[in-house]
Amino acid sequence: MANKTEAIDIKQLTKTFGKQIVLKNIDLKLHAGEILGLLGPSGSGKTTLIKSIMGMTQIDSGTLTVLEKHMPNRAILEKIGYMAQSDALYNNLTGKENLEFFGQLLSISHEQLAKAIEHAAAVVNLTASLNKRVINYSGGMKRRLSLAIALLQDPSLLILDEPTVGIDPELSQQIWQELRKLRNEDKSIIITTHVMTDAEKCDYLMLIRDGRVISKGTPDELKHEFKVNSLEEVFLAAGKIQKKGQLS
Ligand SMILES: Nc1ncnc2c1ncn2[C@@H]1O[C@H](COP(=O)(O)OP(=O)(O)OP(=O)(O)O)[C@@H](O)[C@H]1O
Repeated sequence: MANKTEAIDIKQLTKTFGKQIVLKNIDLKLHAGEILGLLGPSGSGKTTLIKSIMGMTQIDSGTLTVLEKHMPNRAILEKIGYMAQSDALYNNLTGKENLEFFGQLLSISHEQLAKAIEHAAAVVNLTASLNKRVINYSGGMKRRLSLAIALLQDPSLLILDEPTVGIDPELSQQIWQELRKLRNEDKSIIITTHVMTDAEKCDYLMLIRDGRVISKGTPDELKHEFKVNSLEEVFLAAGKIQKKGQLS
């Protein structure tokens, strides 16, 4: 692991909104070829952490590098595929037109884009619906189209904010197959999720609550640490520990 590119290196990151400390003293390292799952209840700071990583929000203190560069950095941003929690799609355009629109913002040729669109659409199983207008897509289809957009630029770092919401188990399996393939190509992936079956498939997990890291490790390490058999129990146990004030 030691010689692999550092996709993300965060030290003692703190972020506030007004008087509210939203992230406190976060340390995080992610290498090439690793999938990190970010777990935490609603409002714990996951999206803010992702926005910090992308340079979309300014941090108050600490250091943060992405692909070994300080953010914000436009060139690095092009190497990050981002799928937001809510779909930012043009409803009156077709799926293909959406892919073309977002693809044109990238520094790739017309031919490369056409190939990338074909590949990304196939990965998320949308090839047959590409010429339909997005307004006629189901919620799951919109999520899949958002994922296809995130895959377009062949990202070194892929950030997926709750990617499996509205996605059926079969497609979720296909998506995971693709994520594993990307990991084997040394891409790094961060996913935020409330779905424990997704968490189980990550290489590492980071649990956050109220902006603080409660625990980090592989799914098995966390189960061992909390002496439980499932990640659901880890999640619940971690919440209880903090409520009792056993963590500072
Ligand atoms: N732009 C903002 N201005 C002020 N407060 C904010 C802003 N963005 C987020 N917050 C606050 O920061 C905290 C963390 O929010 P964040 O969206 O990062 O949580 P989350 O873990 O992603 O939640 P969810 O799982 O519901 O998406 C919340 O208390 C939220 O109200």
